[in-house]
Amino acid sequence: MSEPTTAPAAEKTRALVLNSGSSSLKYQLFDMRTGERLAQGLVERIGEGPVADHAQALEIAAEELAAAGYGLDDPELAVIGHRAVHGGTRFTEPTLIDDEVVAEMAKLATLAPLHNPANITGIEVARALRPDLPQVAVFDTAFHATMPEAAARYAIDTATADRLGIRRYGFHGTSHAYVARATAELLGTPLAETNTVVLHLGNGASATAVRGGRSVDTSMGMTPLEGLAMGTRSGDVDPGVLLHLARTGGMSTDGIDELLNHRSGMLGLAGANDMREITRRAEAGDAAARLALDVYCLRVRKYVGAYMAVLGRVDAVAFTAGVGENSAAVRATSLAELPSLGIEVDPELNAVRSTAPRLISTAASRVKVAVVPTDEELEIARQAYSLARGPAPSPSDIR
Ligand SMILES: Nc1ncnc2c1ncn2[C@@H]1O[C@H](COP(=O)(O)OP(=O)(O)O)[C@@H](O)[C@H]1O
Ligand SMILES: CC(=O)OP(=O)(O)O
Ligand SMILES: [Mg+2]
Repeated sequence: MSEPTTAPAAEKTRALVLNSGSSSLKYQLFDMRTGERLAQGLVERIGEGPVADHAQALEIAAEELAAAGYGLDDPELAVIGHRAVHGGTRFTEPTLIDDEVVAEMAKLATLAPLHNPANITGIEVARALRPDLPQVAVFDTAFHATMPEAAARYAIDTATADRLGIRRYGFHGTSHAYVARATAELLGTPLAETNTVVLHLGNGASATAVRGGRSVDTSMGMTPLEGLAMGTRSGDVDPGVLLHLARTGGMSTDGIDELLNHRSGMLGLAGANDMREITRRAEAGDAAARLALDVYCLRVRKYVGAYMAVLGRVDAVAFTAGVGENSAAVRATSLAELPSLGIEVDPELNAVRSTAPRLISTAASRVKVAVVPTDEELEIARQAYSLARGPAPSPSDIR
């Protein structure tokens, strides 16, 4: 890697975002001044074949960026932003990364073993390649730091909980924050006066009650396992089930972890974790797929009802992420026949395929129902850039 040529700091306007998942690396490069998305890509199946680890994945990403005309040695690069999943109680704001921050994130890996180690590898490789650049971690948990203590506490012995860091942290916060703001823009109401139930339905899935732009409750807890039923994760189960699996099922701690995180959810119920396949099979009459879809949608519906009660007044329910943005069937089933709650989905609007934020409720629906594509990378770029370089353009300026 050649030495970056020196440009005056004030003129550097590019932000690179790295989202290192457990088995993938997503990257996007933005020009924060013009709002242009300059390059993006995805390196998948890390650890399974030709891509041995995250270090190699980042090399591939760097080659792809260079081929697109933007090397990692790009002198216009102002900042690298990293998605970081678990920030514990320590990291509640975008954070400039140094050795001490990385060490603290490594300690938090016990709370997010699927996610934090991958984040850290991405960070270390990027720091080795560009030690001259500010690098910023943007935490999934940060947005939920405003949750009232009653929402963050489990009703277990306080001393035990405090000793082991057992509390509800919540995840997907970058997405929930972005979508809550974009929903207020769509409604044309000030964020501070808008109450929204955000449903982030992707591989992982979570619901958040957002009051005036602040998270007041969320469905994921100490780890990204609580709450909604997901592709391979169970979401809520009676904790007694875990005891039964150990005592009567003879399962080890790792075995239970593997069952609940990797062999449950849609995969456990119907043998597939992709909602496209589940929906197709359910429509073709497959009973297991139908049941899986019903479990998924009933759980979403229960959280919507719960968060309407938490918020008192709700202006909008917003669907986002892979399933939420694309599955009309999940949206329709989850919110079917709720006129008593003031929710009425318009079947024709719901069927429209689009990548734009849009309303899918009837004109009479008291609570608006919206589909709002999320953009975690853009939100990370904005937060990283404003921490490193000052105010970034607003998201609606960036395409
Ligand atoms: N047209 C579609 N209909 C239903 N589900 C879809 C569709 N397109 C994508 N999905 C679902 O979206 C999921 C991925 O969501 P995404 O938000 O990209 O996840 P992540 O960012 O967590 O990897 C896939 O598992 C797939 O089930
Ligand atoms: C926190 C979490 O569940 O993230 P993902 O949906 O990317 O797995
Ligand atoms: Mg995601």
